[in-house]
Amino acid sequence: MATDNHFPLTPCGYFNAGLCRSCTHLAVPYREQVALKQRRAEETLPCDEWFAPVESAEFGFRNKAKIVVTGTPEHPRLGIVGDGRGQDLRDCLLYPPIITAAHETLARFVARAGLVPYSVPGRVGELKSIILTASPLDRLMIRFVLRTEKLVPSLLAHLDWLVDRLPVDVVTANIHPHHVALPEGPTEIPLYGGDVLDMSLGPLDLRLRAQGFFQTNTDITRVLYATAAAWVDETDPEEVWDLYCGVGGFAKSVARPWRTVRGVELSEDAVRAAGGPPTFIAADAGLWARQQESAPDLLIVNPPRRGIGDLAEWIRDSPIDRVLYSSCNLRSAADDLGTMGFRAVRAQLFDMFPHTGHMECLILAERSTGSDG
Ligand SMILES: C[S@@+](CC[C@H](N)C(=O)[O-])C[C@H]1O[C@@H](n2cnc3c(N)ncnc32)[C@H](O)[C@@H]1O
Repeated sequence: MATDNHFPLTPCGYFNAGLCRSCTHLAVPYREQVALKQRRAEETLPCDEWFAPVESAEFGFRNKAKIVVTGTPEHPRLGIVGDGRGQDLRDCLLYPPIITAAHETLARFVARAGLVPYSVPGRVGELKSIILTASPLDRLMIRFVLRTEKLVPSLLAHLDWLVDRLPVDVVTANIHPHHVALPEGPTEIPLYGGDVLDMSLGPLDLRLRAQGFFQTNTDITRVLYATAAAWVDETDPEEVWDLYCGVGGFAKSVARPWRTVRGVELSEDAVRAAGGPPTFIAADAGLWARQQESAPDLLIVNPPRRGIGDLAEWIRDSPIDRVLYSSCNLRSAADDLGTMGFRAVRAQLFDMFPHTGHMECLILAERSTGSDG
C-alpha cells in the first residue's frame, strides 16, 4: 500500500495508506497520546489531586465492532463506508483476535446466505452492517442490521453453518428501515441462543442484551469499576445510588452486604439484563431522584456525553455531599460540577479509547464549602 507523506508510518496499513483515519491520534506515540490527554484533562477540570492515568493495551482492546457491509454478496467489504464505496477493515488492529478471526467466516456467510449489502448512495440492498460484541470469555453476540425483514428467512436457513464455525451465544436481526446515520434501528428479532451475552468480569456478574450499552474496552472497564469500588469503600457509605447505571457495573462493584445500593437506568432492557441484587429501577434518573423522600450518602453518576442536565440542580439542592462522577466528556462534567456547587477532590484518567481524543475520567467530588478556593 502507498503511504501518505503527511503522517509518519504507524503499525496500521489502512491509516498509512489514508484508507481509514478513525484513529485520529495513531501517528502520535502511545505514551505521548496519554500525556497529552492528561494535560488536557487537567486544563479542563481543576482538581485537588490528579492520579496517574491508567493506560490501555495499545491494540486488541475493543470488545465491539460495528462493521459496515458494502460490495456484493459474493465479495463483501467488511469495514466502514469510507468514500461511499465502502472500505474493508478486517485487519483493524483495535480488534481482539476473536473479532478479527470472525470477519472471514462472516464474509463467507454473507455469500452463502446471499445477503445483499445495502448501498448508501443507491439506497438499495438489505444488509447494512454487522455488530459484533466479544465477551471476556471470547463468546460472541452477532447482530445483523437489515433494512427490512426480507432477509430473515435466509439468515435462519444458514444459521447452523455459522454457529458451527464461531463461538456464538446470541444472534439477532436488527431492523433499521431508515436512511439515517444512526447505527441501528428499534426492532430486534432474536434468531439464535439466549437473549444475553455474559460479560462478567471475574466475580462481577454482568449481562448484555442486544441493544444495551457496555463500555468498549473490557480491561480498562475492569480497572475503572475496581477503582470506583475502592474509592467508595474509603468512606464506607450506608446508601449509594448509581444513576445512569446501564447493566449495573458500578452498582454491582460497590455492593456490600451492609450497604443499600440502587441502580437507575432509562433502558428497561438494560435493567432486565442487570437483574440484581442490588435493586435496579428503569426510570429517568432526574425524575426518579426527585420522587425520593431521602437522599443517599454517596451518589454515582455515569451519564451520556451531554452530562446530567437538570439533575445537577437537584443535587445542588439535596443534602448529598459526595459524588463519584464517571465521565466520557470532561467539559460537560466540569459544567455539571459547577452547577452542583461541588469541587473535584480526586480524579483519574482511564484510557478507554486509545488513538482518539476521547477519554474516560473518574472524579470524586465534594460539596464546596464557603472556605474553598
Ligand atoms: C455512559 S452509559 C453508562 C452505563 C453504565 N454506567 C456502565 O458502566 O456501563 C450511560 C447510560 O445512561 C443511560 N441513560 C441515558 N439517559 C438517561 C436518563 N435520562 N436516565 C437514566 N439513564 C439514562 C443510557 O441508557 C446508558 O445506559
